[in-house]
Amino acid sequence: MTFGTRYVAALAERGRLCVGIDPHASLLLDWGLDDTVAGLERFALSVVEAVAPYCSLVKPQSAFYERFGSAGVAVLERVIAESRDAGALVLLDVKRGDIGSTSQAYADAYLDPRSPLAADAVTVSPFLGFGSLTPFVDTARAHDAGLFVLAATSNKEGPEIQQAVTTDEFGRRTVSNTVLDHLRVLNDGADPLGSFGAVVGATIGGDRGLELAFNGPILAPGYGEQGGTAADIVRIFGAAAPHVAASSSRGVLRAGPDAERMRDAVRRANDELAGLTA
Ligand SMILES: O=c1ccn([C@@H]2O[C@H](COP(=O)(O)O)[C@@H](O)[C@H]2O)c(=O)[nH]1
Repeated sequence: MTFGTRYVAALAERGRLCVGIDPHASLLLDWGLDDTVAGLERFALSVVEAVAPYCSLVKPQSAFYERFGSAGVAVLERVIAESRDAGALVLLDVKRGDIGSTSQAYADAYLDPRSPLAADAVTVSPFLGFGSLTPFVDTARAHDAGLFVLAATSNKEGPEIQQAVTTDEFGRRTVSNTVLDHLRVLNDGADPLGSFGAVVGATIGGDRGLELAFNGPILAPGYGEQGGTAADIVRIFGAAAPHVAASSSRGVLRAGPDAERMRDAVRRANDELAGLTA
């Protein structure tokens, strides 16, 4: 079954919140844990046990595991495997992108089921040119996996690059809309939804003129801690709102280490996000 089909089913069954599993050093300390591999493991696997059976997607942020070297990456492998066993889709947030031949190695690492780091989907950066992502696209297709391509990120620095105007095969477009155009082509004809998604922050302001009818999933990070709200999701995404998974990491993790409090945070967010339309 394609990633797009699994995504639609997961959101319908378990709600529209994607829980970020980001073991910040400050959160480990707040939870009474040491900033060590043992603390990382306890934190991350407690989050998986508390929320992965109840939410549609989890999004571990690779950086927080990589900072502990190979032992941290081993914890990330367990987070991926145990979250999938609990029925959540795993979106690995690594924001990779390089020349094509190196992109192939990244794609094999994160999307080929023979890899211990294989996830359902991965975040990628198109800023070496969308064509440099072709190995990710082909590998995702081969393994029914998905991609989320950075289009309009949640941070305030994004517009200087993403709102730049470029002339390409689609005409005169912002960089964000060039990315969305490529996604529309990749997702053409897919039903109920294609597997090639976009990252569009739940915090972006103003009218960016984003063309969001690209028939793919949308990840909206910035919901919660960064200030994005359900009203922002309606404002930013309009008719595309039903395809949005809003992502929150610290907003859920601060409710820990109590498992029931974390699950409550997930329930409340899912209730708030249910049925959002323009
Ligand atoms: O545009 C983007 C893309 C990715 N992120 C990532 O999402 C989480 C946000 O964490 P919060 O604690 O909910 O703020 C983090 O892993 C970022 O790297 C993003 O924020 N914006």
